[in-house]
Amino acid sequence: MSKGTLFDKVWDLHTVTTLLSGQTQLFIGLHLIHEVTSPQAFAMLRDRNLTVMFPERTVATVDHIVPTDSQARPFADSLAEEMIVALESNTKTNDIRFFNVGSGHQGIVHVIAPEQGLTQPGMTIACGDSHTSTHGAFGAIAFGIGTSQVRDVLASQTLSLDKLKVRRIEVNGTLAPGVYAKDVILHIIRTLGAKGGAGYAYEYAGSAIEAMSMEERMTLCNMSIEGGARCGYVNPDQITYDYLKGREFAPQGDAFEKAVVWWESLRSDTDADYDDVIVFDAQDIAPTVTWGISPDQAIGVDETIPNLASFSSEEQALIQEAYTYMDMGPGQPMLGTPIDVCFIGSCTNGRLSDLREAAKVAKGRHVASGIQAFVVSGSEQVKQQAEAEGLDKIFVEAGFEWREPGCSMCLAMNPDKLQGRQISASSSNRNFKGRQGSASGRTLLMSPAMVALAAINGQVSDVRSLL
Ligand SMILES: CC(C)[C@H](C(=O)O)[C@@H](O)C(=O)O
Ligand code: SF4
Repeated sequence: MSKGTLFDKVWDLHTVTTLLSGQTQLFIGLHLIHEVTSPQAFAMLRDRNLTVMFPERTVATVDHIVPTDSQARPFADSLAEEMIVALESNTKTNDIRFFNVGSGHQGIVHVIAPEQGLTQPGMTIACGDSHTSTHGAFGAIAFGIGTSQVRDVLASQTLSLDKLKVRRIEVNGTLAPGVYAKDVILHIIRTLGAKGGAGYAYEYAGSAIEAMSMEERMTLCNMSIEGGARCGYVNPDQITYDYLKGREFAPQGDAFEKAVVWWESLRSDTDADYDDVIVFDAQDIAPTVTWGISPDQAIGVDETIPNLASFSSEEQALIQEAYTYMDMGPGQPMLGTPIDVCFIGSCTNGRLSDLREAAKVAKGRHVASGIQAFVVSGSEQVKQQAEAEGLDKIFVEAGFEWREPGCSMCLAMNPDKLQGRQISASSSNRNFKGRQGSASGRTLLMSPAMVALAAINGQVSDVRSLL
C-alpha cells in the first residue's frame, strides 16, 4: 500500500478512471437513500429506461417526513404519505432493501447505517443528504450528493468528482468535564468558519479524537459539512473495530479479522502529506452554543455575543443580519437567554450516548413551566435500547415528550415545528433562518446535555454548573 492519507488511499482504490474533464469516476461502495431526494432520481431512471445497477449496494430508510407522535398509516399529512408510498414502490420494484417504519431498523439514515454495521472503514459512501459526512467516523469517505447524482449512482454505482484536498485537524489533550464532541465541532467551525473547509476533506486526529467513542466521532464528522468540508473522517482504530464486531452487516468470524488487517492498512501513514494542518488544544474548548443564523456564529456559553468590529468586512453583513434576525446584539450574554422549545435528537445527537447524557441532567429534575421539550431517538434501535435502560421513564417523569424516531424538529419536514418567533435549544446541526418549521423561528445549537439543562431552567445554562 502506498504512503499517503486514508483519503488518498480510499480514493485511489475506488477510482474507475480519470475522465476527460479531469474528474475522477469513483465507484461507490454503499448508496444510502431516503424519501426526500430519491423519488426524482428513480423517475429519471424510468424516463431513460435504466435499471439500478447494484441494488444490493443500495439501502433505503424513511426519516425526514415521519411523524413522531402517531405513525399509523396513512400518515395524517398526505404529502408525507405520498413520499413514503413512492419509496415503498421504488424499493420494491428495484429490489432494494428498505428499512420501513416498524421494521425495527428504521431511523435517520446516518444513524441506522452505522448501527447495523453497513458503514465500514475504507468504503466510499454516498447519500442524497448533506450529513452523509457522518459515516467518515469509521474511516469511510462519505459524501452528500444531489438528486441528479443519486440518479447517477443508482444507474452506474459511480460518481464523477473532483478530488479534494486534505486538512488534518488535530485536537490534543483531554476535554474538560461537560465538554462534548458537539462542542468540539462547534469550536472548530467557529474558528475555521462555515465555509472554511471548502475544497477539503477534514481528517480529525489527535489524542482527544482518539479517545472518543464511535458515537462521539459520528457527531464530529456529521458537522464537517457545516464547516464547509465535503467530508470528514477519523482513521479507524480498535474503538472502530470493537464497535463494528458482531453488527448485522459487518463481516463475521474469520472475515472480520481479515477485514481488520485490511482496514489497518488504510490508515493515514505517519509521514503522509497534508494540504493543511491545524492544531487545537482540547482544554481551550468550552460548552459551546450558537447565537446566530450560521453554525460558525458560536461562542463559549459563558461568553458574550461578539462585536461587529471583531469580524472582517466581508462577514459583517451576515453578522448584522444575525443580530437582527435573532433579536440579539453585541455584548449580550448567552447565559440566561430564555428559550421556548427544547429538541434532543437528529443525526448529530440522537444516539444512545446522547440520550444517556441528557437523561443524567433530566433525572430527578423537571422541565420549566411553559417549555415544550422533545426527545426524539435517531432510530428504532436507539429508542428500544433507551427504553431497555429506562431512559424514557426518566425523561417522561421530568416532563419531556418521548417521541417516535425520525429527523423531527431538526428540519421540521414533519409536524414537529416551532411556532412564530419561538427560540429552541436544539441538539441538531443547523441554525439557519426558519430551519425548524417557523419562518421566523430561532435555533440555538448545543450539546444534548446543554439542551436538557436549558429545558430544566427555561434558559440557556452552563452544564458545568452541575459538576
Ligand atoms: C432533506 C435533505 C436533502 C437535507 C440535506 O441534504 O441535508 C436535510 O437532511 C437537511 O439536514 O437539511
Ligand atoms: S436529522 Fe436533520 S440533519 Fe440529519 S438528515 Fe435529518 S434533517 Fe438532515
